[in-house]
Amino acid sequence: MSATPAEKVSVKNLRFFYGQNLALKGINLPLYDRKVTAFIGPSGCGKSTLLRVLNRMYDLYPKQRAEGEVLLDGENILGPEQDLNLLRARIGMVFQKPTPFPMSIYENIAFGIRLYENLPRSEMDDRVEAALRGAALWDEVKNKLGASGLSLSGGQQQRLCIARSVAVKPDVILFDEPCSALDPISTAKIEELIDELKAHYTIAIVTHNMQQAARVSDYTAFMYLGELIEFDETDRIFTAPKQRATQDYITGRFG
Ligand SMILES: Nc1ncnc2c1ncn2[C@@H]1O[C@H](COP(=O)(O)OP(=O)(O)OP(=O)(O)O)[C@@H](O)[C@H]1O
Repeated sequence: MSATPAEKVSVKNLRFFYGQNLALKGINLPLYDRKVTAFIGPSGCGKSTLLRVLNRMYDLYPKQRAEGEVLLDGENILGPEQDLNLLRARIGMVFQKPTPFPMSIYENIAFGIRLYENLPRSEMDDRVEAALRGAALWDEVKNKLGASGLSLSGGQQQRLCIARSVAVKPDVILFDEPCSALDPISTAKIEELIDELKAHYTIAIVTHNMQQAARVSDYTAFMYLGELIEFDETDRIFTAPKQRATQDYITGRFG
């Protein structure tokens, strides 16, 4: 077995509340640097909640709160002094349904960059191209950058959203069931892309699809009823899980 990589993100004793409802019951978990970690588990186990804590999406909702720590390069991002705009540039999120802005393909990318940087046009052009190349979309859109992002196919729209994340040079990209609205060919493209992206970024992906978790991830976290039941290298989770519940879930006996 190779040496354990560095921890880019460390989740420590994380508890999460929706009002009185405790949805995460003390989670401890690493996201290893430039590796893909899959979160799996039956509906309602807390996968999406955990992902949403990692870039503080819950801050939009007054009754939701987190306790514990999420360290990004050793610094707790749950602290009140954390700048949320900066955090969301460092930890990007790609949602289940592609969510391009109702503007041109070019502007979809440039818009996010302008929030953080003031670039001359030629540099902006380069950044937009690099982001689209990084999301394996450049060749399909290079001759229609002025067309609406909404005119693309679902799979292309999802890659546009990935390009939008990549454009602001994040450290971590979170994927919340990124392929569930896509056909098999688009799904294969996104999976391939995730494999390429991990050369540069630390990645977490929530998926209901066991084959997808097995294909794309290096590590897998199995969650159940708000608890982390098992975390290990993906190969081990799928061939020799330590917990009975993990075994039952991956073999389709529940969930
Ligand atoms: N906005 C909310 N208000 C109150 N409770 C919520 C809210 N969102 C989620 N929960 C509860 O938190 C728990 C975890 O939900 P979460 O959506 O994180 O699960 P999940 O594993 O992502 O499920 P799924 O696979 O169905 O998306 C569930 O018990 C759910 O009912």
